[in-house]
Amino acid sequence: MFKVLVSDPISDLGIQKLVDADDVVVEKKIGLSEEELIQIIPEYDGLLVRSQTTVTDKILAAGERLKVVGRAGVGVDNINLEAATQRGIIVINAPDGNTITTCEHAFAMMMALARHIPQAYAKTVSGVWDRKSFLGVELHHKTLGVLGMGRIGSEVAKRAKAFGMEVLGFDPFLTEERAEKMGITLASVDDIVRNADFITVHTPLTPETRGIISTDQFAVMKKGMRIINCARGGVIDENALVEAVNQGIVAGAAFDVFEHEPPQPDHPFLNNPKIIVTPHLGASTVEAQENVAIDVSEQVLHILRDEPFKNAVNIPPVAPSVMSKLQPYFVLGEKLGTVAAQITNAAIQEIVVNYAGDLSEVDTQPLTRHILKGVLSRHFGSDVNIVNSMHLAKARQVNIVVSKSATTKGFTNLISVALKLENGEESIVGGTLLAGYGERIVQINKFTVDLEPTGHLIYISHHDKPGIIGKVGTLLGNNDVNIAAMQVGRKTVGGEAIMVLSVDKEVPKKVLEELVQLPEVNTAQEIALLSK
Ligand SMILES: NC(=O)c1ccc[n+]([C@@H]2O[C@H](COP(=O)([O-])OP(=O)(O)OC[C@H]3O[C@@H](n4cnc5c(N)ncnc54)[C@H](O)[C@@H]3O)[C@@H](O)[C@H]2O)c1
Ligand SMILES: O=C(O)CC[C@@H](O)C(=O)O
Repeated sequence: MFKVLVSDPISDLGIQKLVDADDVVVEKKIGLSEEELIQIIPEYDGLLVRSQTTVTDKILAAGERLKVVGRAGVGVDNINLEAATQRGIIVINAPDGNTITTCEHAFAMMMALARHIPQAYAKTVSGVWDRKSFLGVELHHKTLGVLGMGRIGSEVAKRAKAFGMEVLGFDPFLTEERAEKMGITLASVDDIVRNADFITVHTPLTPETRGIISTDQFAVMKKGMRIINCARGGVIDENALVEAVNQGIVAGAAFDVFEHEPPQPDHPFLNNPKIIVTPHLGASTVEAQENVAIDVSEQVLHILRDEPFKNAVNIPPVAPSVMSKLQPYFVLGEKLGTVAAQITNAAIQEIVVNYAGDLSEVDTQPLTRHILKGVLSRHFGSDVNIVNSMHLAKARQVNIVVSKSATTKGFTNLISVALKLENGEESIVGGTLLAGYGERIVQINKFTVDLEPTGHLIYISHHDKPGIIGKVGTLLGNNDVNIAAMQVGRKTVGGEAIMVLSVDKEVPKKVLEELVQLPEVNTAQEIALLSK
């Protein structure tokens, strides 16, 4: 049974699927401190948050069973992603569910600014009928600058067009062609700050976007412009904004987000009549909260059940068409990695993966993560997974080289995993998926084999001498170990050789020790394959 903790207010309707699942227990505990979370997190396999819970390294470290942190929303800046990745915890978000809602909030803020709605409301309900102080401006024929033309920015631009605004857009990924299709003008940040009557920002907060609008930008803006931030506090520098408002450059500003949330009571935005604020309400509609909770719950369920999932933010995304091509190779890839790691005891300096045939044409990164997981599982056990396998390898200065080639030695697909070892040797395992027959290991070091990687394997390196196969068989038989299949590989008659035996049960250590006592045998070891 999996246990999932919901630590922020998340739509009940949205998490219904998780609640209804027979194999999941969902517990809601809202408003816990970091200390309280650290105390209880060891019981849980999944954690669901919005933006209130700060998921720190300490919380993640205490989450011994934690497989996934789900963020019901877009921004994951409240989750220590680096720490989650190191610990092999998948972080997912719900990137699409609150796009329209947040766009509508930004638009509502722009209209409220243009017509002084919050200020006029406050005065009217205080009993003052003041029709002179609130002369507004139309949006029609005004220029709107949109910084960040992703999901939300693009929706804002669409609505602005419908209001008869001219839209200037900037985004590192916005092309001339896409801008033209949307009926907007591709502009630089400088064009936008110099020419816009309204500016709205829709970027994440990154080192590059922090303060993208600051003193220098306000200095060249049109006098009387208006500005909106419904993205992240810090994208527009707060102090520079207050200064620009006081200088009369900015006629009005609307902020849904703050550098520190909630802001202190003496925050300069809170007593400035030209700055209107909301308490991070961008995504707060019934629809958006349901959407994001549904999305994130579905993915959490997939992750807990070891099923394919999407929207992971600490694993690169893969197109479904690519994923369906790679999926059948995941288990084989892990097995090749684990076998390669177990047939040597020397330290690994480099992992070289070669994909040939069908696999040379696709983005094989997800498969490489599985192979690395297999290699590292010998030493990291269940602490390694596909989220952290690459990170763990790199953190240990293990170089990873991936190559692709057309030569397949007659197979339609071929994966070769070569571990370059500290002692100058290599440990190489090659495998393929045979249509209709399944997984096969076809190469171990310099030997060609044909081995189905299932059950328990014994790997023996020995000298090719008459009678050795019989001796090994007898020794195993005497110890009640039944041989299901056997493969022998040698390069020259009487030279170095290997024997790989598939046996029906785990081999006691003492039997392996007895095998090494045979004069022809150099090494004998059991190879643990994956349970799947
Ligand atoms: N106020 C809220 O409640 C609320 C709700 C949802 C999203 N958000 C925030 O809104 C922001 C946008 O969300 P989204 O769903 O549109 O994300 P998105 O990823 O679809 O779009 C963000 C865009 O910003 C662009 N960008 C990155 N660096 C840039 C730069 N230096 N200059 C210009 N553009 C740059 C990216 O290329 C991307 O296209 C995020 O920060 C998100 O956290 C806030
Ligand atoms: O959970 C919220 O309400 C905030 C959501 C928003 O900031 C986001 O990034 O999705």
